[in-house]
Amino acid sequence: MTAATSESSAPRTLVILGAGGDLTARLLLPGLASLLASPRGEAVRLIGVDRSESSDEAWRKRVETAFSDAPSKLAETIVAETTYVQADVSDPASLERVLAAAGPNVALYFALPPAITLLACKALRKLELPKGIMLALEKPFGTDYASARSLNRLLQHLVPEEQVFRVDHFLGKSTVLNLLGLRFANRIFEPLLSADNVERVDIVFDEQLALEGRAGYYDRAGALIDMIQSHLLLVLAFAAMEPPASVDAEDLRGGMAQVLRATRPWKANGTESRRARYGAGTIGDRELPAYIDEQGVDPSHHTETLAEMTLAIDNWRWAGVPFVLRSGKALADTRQEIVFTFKPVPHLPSGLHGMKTPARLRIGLKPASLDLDLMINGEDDPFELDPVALHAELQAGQLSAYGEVLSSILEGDPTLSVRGDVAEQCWRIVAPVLKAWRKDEVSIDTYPAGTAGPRSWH
Ligand SMILES: O=P(O)(O)OC[C@H]1O[C@@H](O)[C@H](O)[C@@H](O)[C@@H]1O
Repeated sequence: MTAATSESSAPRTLVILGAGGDLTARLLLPGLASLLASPRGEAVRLIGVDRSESSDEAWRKRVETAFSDAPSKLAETIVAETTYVQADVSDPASLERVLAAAGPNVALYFALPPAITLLACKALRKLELPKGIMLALEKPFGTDYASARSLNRLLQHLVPEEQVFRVDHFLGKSTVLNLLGLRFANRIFEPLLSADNVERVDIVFDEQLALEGRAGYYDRAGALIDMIQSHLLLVLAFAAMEPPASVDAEDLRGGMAQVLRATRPWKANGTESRRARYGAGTIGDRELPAYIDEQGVDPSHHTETLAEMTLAIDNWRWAGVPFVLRSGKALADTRQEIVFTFKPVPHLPSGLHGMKTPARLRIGLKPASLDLDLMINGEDDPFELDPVALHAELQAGQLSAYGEVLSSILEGDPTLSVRGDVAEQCWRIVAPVLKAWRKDEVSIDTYPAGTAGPRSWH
């Protein structure tokens, strides 16, 4: 990847707005620690910003704790030097103080709820921003197509597109990035991945995790927005895009945008979709209450915890092939994979019998794995077919997904950032489904936590 030239050779200053929040402690700081401890780690300055009163000392302690799993010399330096600024990020004067403390070559990371991020961006419009400043925004990027568009317009007034980093940590997952190497560096798969040979594609992200105290956010988002609108559509883009000329920011993101522009719900009215919500149940030794009884949940929101939608891609390569995207919480198993299911052979020689399962290429997102499910001649009766799986366990990337994302932000390289038009396309694609669900045109099923989903779905 090519790094955009930074405006100064001084180390980048990473300013985390929302330093006291959960995201900072759980994902950003550990991600930064994993980057610093890796051979790709470079000196960086860190400033924590939040509205509550605190001290450099208390902030350093937080950073030190979050860094403890991946110690390094660089991490030690950051802990010793990092500072805390108390500021209301919706106030231009406060943000001006923050920028003055940061100096040149700064990346502002908005680890904030979307409404506050919007206020902070509006406040930034009133200021002269340092040249080359990177703005990193967490998902959800807007709340629908229209709000994503207006947020994009606001950002255009602040900095050029290549300095906006719309974070989707799935683009930092080594297993998602593996799709590029697998598809475009091996002649044996790519010619097969098209409507001529593929019957359907499934992108599944089932979790055992439940609400985990995130009602404030999740109860308004639900599984469709939380996972499909953001993460899984980007995975679809990598799985279905045309081979790009290069994997630089322009070509890769252009390829993603092109395939997403051709993507739509299988039925225009969004009813080729399913939704469900977990009831009380048990996962391992955890007893879970029904979703609607979880703390902070408002049953009148009708939030789904399991969502599935079928998509069509209107282009030469994929016309007529259903892409089924599904994600859910509190399920029996963690199943996270992309599955290409191949069509039957045009003619099975008579005398060969026992064809049970179609050929499948399965790419595991977690754990990282690769499987090719095939039928071959059996051991006992050589004319009786038996299923066989070629299985490879892959090395997970050295960096966590957040480490990868932070590395790109600090290098000023937007390749792994969701481009503005791509974020808008993702909202456009799910809009008919959201509308159908709001109008109750698709009923909401239930499943006991710890099961494989509603019985009627199997
Ligand atoms: O498995 P990972 O990398 O934590 O990603 C899944 C998570 O991604 C987050 O973006 C979602 O908000 C969570 O609900 C989900 O659990």
